[in-house]
Amino acid sequence: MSGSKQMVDGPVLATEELRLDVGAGETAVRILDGVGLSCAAGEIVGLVGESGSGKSMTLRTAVGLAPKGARLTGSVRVAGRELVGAGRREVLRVRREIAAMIFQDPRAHVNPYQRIGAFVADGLRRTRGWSRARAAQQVVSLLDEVGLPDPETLADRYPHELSGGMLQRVMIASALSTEPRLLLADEATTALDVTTQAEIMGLLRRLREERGLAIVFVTHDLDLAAASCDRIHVMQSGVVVEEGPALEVFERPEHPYTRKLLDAMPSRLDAEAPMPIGGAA
Ligand SMILES: Nc1ncnc2c1ncn2[C@@H]1O[C@H](COP(=O)(O)OP(=O)(O)OP(=O)(O)O)[C@@H](O)[C@H]1O
Repeated sequence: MSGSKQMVDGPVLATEELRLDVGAGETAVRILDGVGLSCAAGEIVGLVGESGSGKSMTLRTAVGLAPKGARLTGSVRVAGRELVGAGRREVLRVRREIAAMIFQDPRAHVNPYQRIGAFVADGLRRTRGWSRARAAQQVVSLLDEVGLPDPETLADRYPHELSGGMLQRVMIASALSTEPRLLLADEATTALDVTTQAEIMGLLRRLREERGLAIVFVTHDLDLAAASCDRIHVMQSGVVVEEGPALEVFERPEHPYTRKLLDAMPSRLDAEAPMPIGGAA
């Protein structure tokens, strides 16, 4: 990790009383209604809640990607820098130096005609002004770091030649190219099969360990969040209604909404189903 970045005490991401409104007059809608969330270096924080509860919008707001014309109040601090009310230059600096984001569908974020190596090199060339040759070397090291086999050959391939899991690793390599301290993962494993999902989670856990990354992980999958996250924030209608260590929240949920979400988990429903005759002991 680069030693040149100013380290700050406290969480890498902290939002307080974050409110976000879109539209005007009678069509005005409050999307975030006082979100309080934090994520420290070396921590994986899960953000769970039903569809439309504001999980993605919270992440997007943390990198200055709120919808155009949206009104934002409260506080979003990334590595100590306040983004609410910040100018474009400050927001771009945060995106270039501190925070990176990965998404559910990597194919929607690559150029199908650009080789993998050139795609990952883009960040390095743009943010550091590195030469093509120097960036290419670093790309191989990044592809290797995210567990892709034969990175030199892989750098010459096109996106359609890679599986979804491999492409998500490429996206992570690209996100790491600017040496971020905060990684925002929006449903980054949702489109993958269970085995690949577990492998990507294993990679994220290793990266938070080795790089001290702060990771906020948005997911619908409560089992995955319980197994992989240190802390959980539960969102409902633009508000974080419950927050705590993952196992505690899952074993002793306090908020009725969390209990409702947990009761609807397929794994819990299965647990209550009668055991078939001759089933596992
Ligand atoms: N660009 C936008 N302009 C206006 N409203 C938006 C915009 N994007 C999202 N919304 C609304 O904001 C609310 C929160 O959306 P958000 O995508 O953050 O939810 P989510 O919890 O991530 O849901 P999902 O799990 O389905 O992605 C939703 O009601 C959505 O319709």
